[in-house]
Amino acid sequence: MKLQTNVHALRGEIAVPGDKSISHRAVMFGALAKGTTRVTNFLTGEDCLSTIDCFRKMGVTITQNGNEVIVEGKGIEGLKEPTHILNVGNSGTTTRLLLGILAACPFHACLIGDDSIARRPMDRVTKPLKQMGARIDGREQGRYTPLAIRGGQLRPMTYYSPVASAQVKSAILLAGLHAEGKTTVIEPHQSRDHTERMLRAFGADVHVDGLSVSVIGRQTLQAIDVEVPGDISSATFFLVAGAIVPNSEITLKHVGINPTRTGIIDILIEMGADITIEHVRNEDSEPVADLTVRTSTLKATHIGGDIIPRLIDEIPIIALLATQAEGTTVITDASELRVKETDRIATVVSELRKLGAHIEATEDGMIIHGKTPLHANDVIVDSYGDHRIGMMLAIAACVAKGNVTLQRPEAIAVSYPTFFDHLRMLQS
Ligand SMILES: O=C(O)C1=C[C@@H](OP(=O)(O)O)[C@@H](O)[C@H](O)C1
Ligand SMILES: C=C(OP(=O)(O)O)C(=O)O
Repeated sequence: MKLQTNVHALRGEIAVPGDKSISHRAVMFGALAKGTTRVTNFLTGEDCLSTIDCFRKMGVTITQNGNEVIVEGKGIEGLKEPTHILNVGNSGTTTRLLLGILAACPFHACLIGDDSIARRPMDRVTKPLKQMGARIDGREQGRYTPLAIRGGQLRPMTYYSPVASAQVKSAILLAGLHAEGKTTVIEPHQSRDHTERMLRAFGADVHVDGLSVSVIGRQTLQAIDVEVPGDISSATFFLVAGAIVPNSEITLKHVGINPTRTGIIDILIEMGADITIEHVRNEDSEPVADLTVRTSTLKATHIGGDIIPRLIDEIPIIALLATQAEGTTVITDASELRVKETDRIATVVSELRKLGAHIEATEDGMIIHGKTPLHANDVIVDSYGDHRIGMMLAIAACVAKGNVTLQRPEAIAVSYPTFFDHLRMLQS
């Protein structure tokens, strides 16, 4: 696909699609709850459609009409042994949270995903779930898909997670919700807390004490209506575009600003971006706001430590932002990037270098020297099948001169199917 280069301005107002993390959870918790859950502004990205497909294969009636999804929950005991393999597609969240649920189900299920999923470590959840009593096998002792699981009676556990991962935390809490007694997860740093917030909204008792989260088992969830806020991770592509493309002013309506996700806003402000946050309001259990960004003069910064889980999915596009900032930006403590849809340290560095960026990979991050004009003399860049790399490259092209072709642009539909429509709208 030929990308638009040398864009003169991006102006206007858009509503980015619903949050991916919250959309997955709304379907999963709706399936576990008693009663009918109605989800609005659901993200119809491929990852969330994989979640719907897996629960349908376990006998849950789910009706999808555009961005509205109705889930007929019958409780965990209402899930049926799937006749077919559950295909998680490209989605790490589906795989890991689903394993937490299946750990408590007294039946057999097989999980498979795409080539990217087959490379991502699943033992971070299969090991603790096996300790709780689930029987799981898979490639390399259950480290990789394909995975086979037979769940059942679970023991509660206290788990000190070696990684700050909401997927690990959520998988264990979901298993713990169906174990006899109290299950606690303690994280090294705070990861996104959508599971804790939404479980409470579904009527569960969840106890949070600093970095420790506990649930008592055998609780029943009650169906609710969920209005999904706009995804701040999707919004970030346009926050960065607005800051680096000349003559720009972009307003993003109804974006989720849960504090466990807003590391990107802190970094944009620290780097000097002209950003305003308006109409802050609480909807259901998640805060939302309208965000406006204008073309900005940017300076470098250091990004590491506690902030990393608060912006983990935004680092590819932050790397692009740093190429347009004065000075050297250093990103550390981000080795988790190596086990995402691609090794995002390697793919960001190789593709941005093709456009003339001065960027180096380190073991756990990147070093970016700015400010560098990007050029694109018949350059071919590749998403490597990673949606966030594809979108980052499309925004990079906006500030590059010349011709850029993006290979595998279809990956973008995983989290933002209307991305190119929105980019076009802002140019007209
Ligand atoms: O729980 C979630 O919805 C997610 C958690 C994060 O992954 P980790 O839990 O692996 O950090 C994030 O990168 C992913 O996009 C979505
Ligand atoms: C890492 C991501 O998602 P997942 O882990 O669900 O595949 C992402 O969306 O950037």
